[in-house]
Amino acid sequence: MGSKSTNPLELGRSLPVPNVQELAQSDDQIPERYYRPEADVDPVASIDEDELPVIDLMKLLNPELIDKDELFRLGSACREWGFFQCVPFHYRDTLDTYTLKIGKVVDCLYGLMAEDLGVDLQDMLNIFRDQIQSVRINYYPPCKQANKVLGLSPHSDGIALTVLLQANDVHALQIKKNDKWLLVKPKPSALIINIGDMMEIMTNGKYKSIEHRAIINIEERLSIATFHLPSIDVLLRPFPGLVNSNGELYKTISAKEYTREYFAGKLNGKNALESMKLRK
Ligand SMILES: O=C(O)CCC(=O)C(=O)O
Ligand SMILES: [Fe+2]
Repeated sequence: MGSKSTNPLELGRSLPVPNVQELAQSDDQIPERYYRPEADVDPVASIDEDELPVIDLMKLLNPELIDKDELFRLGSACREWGFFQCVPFHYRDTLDTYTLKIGKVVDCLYGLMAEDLGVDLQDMLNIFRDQIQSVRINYYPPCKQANKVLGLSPHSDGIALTVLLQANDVHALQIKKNDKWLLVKPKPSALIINIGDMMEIMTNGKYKSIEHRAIINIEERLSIATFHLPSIDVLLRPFPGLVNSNGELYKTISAKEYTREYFAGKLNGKNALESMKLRK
């Protein structure tokens, strides 16, 4: 199972915006679109380095020696948090080598998830055989009025699995858990992995695609998000065995159509995924 670096850009992409480095340097008014009046109202709790589940990949890489406790922790992280940290990881590569390695980590995670879910490994591998990988480098400029502006609007990721690397030590990622915003402070050597909408659909809601956002700081911040999704013609529907008496929870839709729908709307919470729900 390999990762293709085809970017399905023809289906949609993030909004182009004016150069934020220039904006941050000028003393001009902050443009309207970046204001986030809710910022001062939303309470945000800060969680410790270890509170966001930490998964030790070393304990899971050898298929013959999988640590069952660690696999269980991975499964509960996907069900209860939709976000977790993977250690150890050391970032010293070029972008090409990095994305190649990340593709391998992700392939390995699919296998582990199949085991956790009780899904046939071959079914999982077939879905991701020609998977697409795309990369977004997020630059958040330093801002003197950091608490008044928006970094990245609340959203869930419209793909299957995201791997996020914080390239510097500024904390700004917030995730929504039980209706509360939590500020994530990853371990220095960790990758952050999160479940995306497509995985939520394919697991019939067992794994959760969690709403998250990024705030702005007085210091600049850089993050690298690597997104993974099945090839665009794959139909997104629950794996056999994951549909219980409640039936299928989401419409069946191709990865292509879902990507189109996702980018057609404004980045707004879990809107795109909500519109796929068969019962509201
Ligand atoms: O910069 C971050 O921490 C979040 C990035 C993100 O959520 C995304 O690129 O989808
Ligand atoms: Fe995201």
